[in-house]
Amino acid sequence: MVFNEDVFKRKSELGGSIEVVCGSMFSGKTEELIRRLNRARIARLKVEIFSPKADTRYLENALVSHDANSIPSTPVENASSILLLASDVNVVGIDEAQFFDAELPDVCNVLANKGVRVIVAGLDMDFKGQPFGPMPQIMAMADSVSKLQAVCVRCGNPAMYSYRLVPDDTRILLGEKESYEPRCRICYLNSAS
Ligand SMILES: Nc1ncnc2c1ncn2[C@@H]1O[C@H](COP(=O)(O)OP(=O)(O)O)[C@@H](O)[C@H]1O
Ligand SMILES: Cc1cn([C@H]2C[C@H](O)[C@@H](COP(=O)(O)O)O2)c(=O)[nH]c1=O
Ligand SMILES: [Zn+2]
Repeated sequence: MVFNEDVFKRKSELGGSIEVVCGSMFSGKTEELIRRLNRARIARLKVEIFSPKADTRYLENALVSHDANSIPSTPVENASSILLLASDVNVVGIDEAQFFDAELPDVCNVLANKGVRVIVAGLDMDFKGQPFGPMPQIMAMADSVSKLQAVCVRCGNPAMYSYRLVPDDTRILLGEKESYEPRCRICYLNSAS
């Protein structure tokens, strides 16, 4: 049985971990990711930030929140590129993780096992309310999961769904307020209104 205090001591000395920040659109995932990464920079840690090349809504070389907060980032084609580009860093940030391929959970685990603090932000559910891309696996393997909520635009209650306003059934459809609104469970289910 290796479940003893020594295991925790060794873990904290190594420092590696996976943190997930998930939730609906507009729930503050990118802001929270930027906040954590800025604090790591203030602590003089070496930080690298990645986003999927597929997400072309804003600047190519920056994460930008809906409130226009931003931080420089590197767009990558696939999850394995992160391993190549994140050598010799203390902290890795990954935004829009739902768009990455199925390698991302392993990539996060390899980095965390090497002592890297990995902070992953992404949509936990798509517009149909189904688990999105590699997010469920990463959440299962994470040390911590923060599920954020937006404000339901219909009733003001906490919102965990991203309701799609446009008649398009494809899973990946980039967009913002013209295409999506955050809704609570009741308003999401009453989607005919
Ligand atoms: N309905 C809403 N609920 C909460 N925040 C909203 C809403 N509409 C706009 N916002 C703005 O969006 C910001 C969060 O943006 P962002 O961090 O980019 O979210 P996410 O990455 O989760 O989509 C909030 O601080 C707020 O100013
Ligand atoms: C629900 C849902 C969203 N998307 C897209 C829409 C946006 O471009 C991003 C989410 O960005 P945010 O930082 O979380 O606001 O994902 C999608 O392609 N499919 C969906 O089902
Ligand atoms: Zn509501």
